[in-house]
Amino acid sequence: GIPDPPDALRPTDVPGSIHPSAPPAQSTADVNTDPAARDVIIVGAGIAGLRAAQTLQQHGRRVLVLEGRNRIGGRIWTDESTGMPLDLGASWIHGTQGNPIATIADQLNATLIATTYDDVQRFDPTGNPLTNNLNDRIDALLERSFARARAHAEEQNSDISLQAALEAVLDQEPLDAHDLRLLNYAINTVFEHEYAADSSQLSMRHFDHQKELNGGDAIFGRGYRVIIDFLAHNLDIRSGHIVQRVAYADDGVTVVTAHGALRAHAALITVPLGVLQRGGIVFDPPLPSSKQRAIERMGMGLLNKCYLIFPEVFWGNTTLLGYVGERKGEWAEWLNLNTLLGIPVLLGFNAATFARTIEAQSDASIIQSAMRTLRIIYGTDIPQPVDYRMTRWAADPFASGSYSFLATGAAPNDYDTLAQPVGKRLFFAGEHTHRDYPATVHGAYLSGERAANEMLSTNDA
Ligand SMILES: Cc1cc2nc3c(=O)[nH]c(=O)nc-3n(C[C@H](O)[C@H](O)[C@H](O)COP(=O)(O)OP(=O)(O)OC[C@H]3O[C@@H](n4cnc5c(N)ncnc54)[C@H](O)[C@@H]3O)c2cc1C
Repeated sequence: GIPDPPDALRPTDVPGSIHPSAPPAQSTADVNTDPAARDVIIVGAGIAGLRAAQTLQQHGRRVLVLEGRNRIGGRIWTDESTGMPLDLGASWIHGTQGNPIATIADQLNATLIATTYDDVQRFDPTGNPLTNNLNDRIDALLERSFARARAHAEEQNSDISLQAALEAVLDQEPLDAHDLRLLNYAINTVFEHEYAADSSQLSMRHFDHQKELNGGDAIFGRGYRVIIDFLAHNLDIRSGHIVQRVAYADDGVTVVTAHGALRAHAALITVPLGVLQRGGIVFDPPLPSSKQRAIERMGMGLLNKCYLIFPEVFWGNTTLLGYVGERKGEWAEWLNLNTLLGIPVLLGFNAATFARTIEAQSDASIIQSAMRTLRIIYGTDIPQPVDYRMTRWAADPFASGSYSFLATGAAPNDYDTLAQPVGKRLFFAGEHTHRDYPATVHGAYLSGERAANEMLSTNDA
């Protein structure tokens, strides 16, 4: 028999089950004669899985999507329980030009709000706004140190981390404590937040290899979930179905959940890299060692969000607030949702090690820590938040992190290895399988489309 999943693997985040679980499916019959058998079982109802399912269904394939959580969307998750659409996963369309997500948003008449990262006000450790000179100095320090670090890394025989390269450069040309703090702030907000990893983890050779779309970035006025709802329309999705095991052979696949085993011609695995890394699904036979090694080499980063909802707005109008504090990465970046959405909400971001440390604490102490920073900037008489929403993406067993990055020693080729089908029946998609646009919604979406086309071009699936 199949043992019950441990408690940690039970679905936890439950803002309403969108697609209630169907009755247990028992079929283990032959895939060719069993009328209940599907052409394709897709594991994961994130954007990659949903786009693949939609594409396959449009081509007449019988598709079943199995989702472990009691909600769909994966790392796209709009929480509306406060009455405001708060995106706990992805917020931005990164580059609206030629972006399939922007195309769907346009079709749906969804409100998009353009954002710019230049509109930022920064504060020093005592809460004073930085002068223009100091703001310029941050940019200059970053530009110079980064260019020299890159040059240094290129002279090495093997890959080193961004931090190791920076330290080598700073050894030759030391900065005083003040400049070092400015540089650390820039490294944190420019690189560590974007790649969700410490500079000591990022591959200096490759970490920023990905391509970027033009057209500027935008967020959704009513939340990212419009995209998910559109893609999920008319699909057969079973939520609360945690896939434990996938057996594959030349004649089909068997996908096992606590509800039973299901047969299909082929399976598409879209679970996050973090889930693959911790062996969240057992593959039978085990995945080829080339794929296993790529899974291990690649990094799974962490970016957490903390929404603080206030009774009134006590901050200014700039889109972003920066805190250039003494401790690198500590509540260094805030998004002003009053300016963007007209709601009295500040969104704090934390990445990598600081995010991991914070994640382990109670909600109350996380809020206390955030408020300490805001009080330094805005004074001790600012109001307490009336409500909040915060994420713990590392502890979430259906994500085990936020998104993939190229760790020291990994290379862009690893994305291709993760994308490769295994045999004729087992396929892979997800943000971590898109070489050009990893760690994004559009990359995940395009990876689902690619996997669906791979399946359609083999006669069996
Ligand atoms: C905090 C945060 C901020 C982000 N910001 C942005 C942004 O602004 N712009 C942007 O473009 N991207 C952003 N991203 C990245 C983007 O959200 C992801 O790249 C994208 O949503 C990934 O989609 P996916 O389908 O590959 O994976 P997922 O959405 O994670 O889908 C995988 C699905 O598999 C399910 N699953 C896992 N294990 C099992 C199992 N054993 N059985 C069954 N189902 C299982 C999961 O529950 C999930 O629904 C952000 C991500 C995070 C976490």
